[in-house]
Amino acid sequence: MMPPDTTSASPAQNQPTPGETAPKPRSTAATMVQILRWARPAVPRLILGGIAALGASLLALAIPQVLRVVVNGPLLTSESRTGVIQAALLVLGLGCLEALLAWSRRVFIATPATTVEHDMRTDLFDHLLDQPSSFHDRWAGGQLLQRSMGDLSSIRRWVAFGLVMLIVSTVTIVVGVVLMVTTAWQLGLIYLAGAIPMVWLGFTFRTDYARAARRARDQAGDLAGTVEESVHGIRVLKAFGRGEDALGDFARQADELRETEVHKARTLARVSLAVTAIPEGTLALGLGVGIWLVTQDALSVGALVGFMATAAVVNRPLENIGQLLATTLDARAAADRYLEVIDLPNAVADPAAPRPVGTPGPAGSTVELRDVRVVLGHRTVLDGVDLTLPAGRTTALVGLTGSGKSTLLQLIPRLMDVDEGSVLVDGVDVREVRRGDLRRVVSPAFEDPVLFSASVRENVLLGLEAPTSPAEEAEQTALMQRALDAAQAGFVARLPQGVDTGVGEEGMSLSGGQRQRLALARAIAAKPRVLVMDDPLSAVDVATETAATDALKELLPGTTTLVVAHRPSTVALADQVAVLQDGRISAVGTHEELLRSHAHYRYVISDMEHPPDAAEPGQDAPTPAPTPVPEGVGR
Ligand SMILES: Nc1ncnc2c1ncn2[C@@H]1O[C@H](COP(=O)(O)OP(=O)(O)OP(=O)(O)O)[C@@H](O)[C@H]1O
Repeated sequence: MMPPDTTSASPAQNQPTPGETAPKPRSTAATMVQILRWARPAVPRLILGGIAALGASLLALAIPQVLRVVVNGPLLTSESRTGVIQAALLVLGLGCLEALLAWSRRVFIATPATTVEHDMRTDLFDHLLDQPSSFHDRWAGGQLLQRSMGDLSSIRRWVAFGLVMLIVSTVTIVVGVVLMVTTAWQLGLIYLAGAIPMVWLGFTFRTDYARAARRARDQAGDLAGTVEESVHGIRVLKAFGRGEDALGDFARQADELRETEVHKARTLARVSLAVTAIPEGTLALGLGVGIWLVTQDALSVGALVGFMATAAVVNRPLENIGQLLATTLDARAAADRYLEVIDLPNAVADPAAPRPVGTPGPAGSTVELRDVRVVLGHRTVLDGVDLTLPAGRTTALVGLTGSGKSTLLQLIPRLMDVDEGSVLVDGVDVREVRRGDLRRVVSPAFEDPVLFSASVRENVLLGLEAPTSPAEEAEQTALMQRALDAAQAGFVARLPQGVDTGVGEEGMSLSGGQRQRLALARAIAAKPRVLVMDDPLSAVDVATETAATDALKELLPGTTTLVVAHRPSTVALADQVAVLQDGRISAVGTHEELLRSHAHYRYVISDMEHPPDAAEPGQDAPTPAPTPVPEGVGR
């Protein structure tokens, strides 16, 4: 029924990055077979549903045969009234059975279709959670949202209706046409002649509709992205009076989607017109020829009636075939988009044979970055970084904006991987341990704090397993309180329900500084051996930052800390400072040592105190000769 094709348009955005392979174009059948991976548990019910639907269609085809026998027998010969009544009762029985089977089809198929949708959605979400941050940098949120919602609904509709009905319709048409040919071969051939233009139309329809279906889904994803971005940035849009522009952009995108949908509807209308008009036309011709054949005694009246009644049954699935093809092509576009995401291998996966995390020394955990190289896009951001974070000490990382500090920080909890070199925690490469094990050891806190629409308690205790006993719960409550105190989050006590107060979506009911303190408390509550912080207290005053750092040392003695510093006060709190310059660590020492000996460091510090309009690495900054690293630290 479906001509083979290879229409698999790649989305305009979210192209694979270097090192990632582009998805291979697949035929519609091959794509849909991939989807059956999730339908396996549902196969028995799908088969039962298919049998019920097929039974209903074949019963519908049997009724004209009864008519043929009745007309040729009791009706024309007036042999017996009982024969007619029996035939009428048979037709009634067949009709009721057909209705019962149609009902069973829906009952059998409804559950598996929703199960397939549920499993595919859960698997996709799991896959998205598992992906590294580079994946989420690349994929637009709206596209992922659309793939996990609208696209999956389309696949469900296909599994629930399209798949079974396409098979049943095809079988009904084939069986019906065979019956028509055997009932009256001359009329059957006339009917079959109409199939030639229909196959050609089906072919052009498939190509045209498949492209439009893919375009519509991509445009719907872009539209979802625009809504998401605008709602997220609503304050900025309002503050800068850009609401009208945002509306204009949205209306333009919505209009493009509407045009694509109209194009789809017109394409479908054309094919629907053809699949209705051509069989009706051939039937009209067949009726004329049939009556002439009856008058010539070349055909019985019963055969003519049977032929026309069978044709009426066959015409029904034939008229629906356009809609079924459209449902299949819509689902195929949705399935392609789903598979593009779910089949992407995770570049930061767990090793096949994981090692246990390393054993910390008496002073705590040691972290080493050895000859680390990281390429982002086409830029080598880190190029030969060597840095040691001494056990139980705090290292501040400084560098100009865009020098790669956040990138370096993400390597330690393995939110991204090195392209070359290695990162070791207590002598073990982070790529050799399970990510879950590593992240129980390394805890991050970021400048842009991410909170979830849950209570303060749930946000702070996010890194801990749910308590299994009242004693454990009490222990976690005490730990949360200490973490909140250390993060200087005293404001929580003044919230309406204290730690049980909801923080709103993304913590938006709190101020920036309050959100940062909760995010820091969350990192502390995880009691990590290694704490990596990307300027986590940039939104609080210097006194609070000092109090938080002191409390941190007291609460987590022996924790090895790396903190990206954007202001001199943070640097002053560190045991040692590492300078990131031109993709590598150019010096490690104390704040005073570096101030004395390192011109670039002096420049970075003055840049922190008096930020220039724009300072890109290697442009405005002086590039002094590399300063020797004090012995015993770093490198
Ligand atoms: N996903 C990405 N794809 C391509 N380039 C990226 C990506 N993420 C970051 N970069 C680039 O990598 C460089 C380093 O970024 P990074 O965020 O690590 O700098 P940073 O030192 O932390 O900057 P800042 O001090 O402003 O926070 C920047 O030039 C940035 O534009």
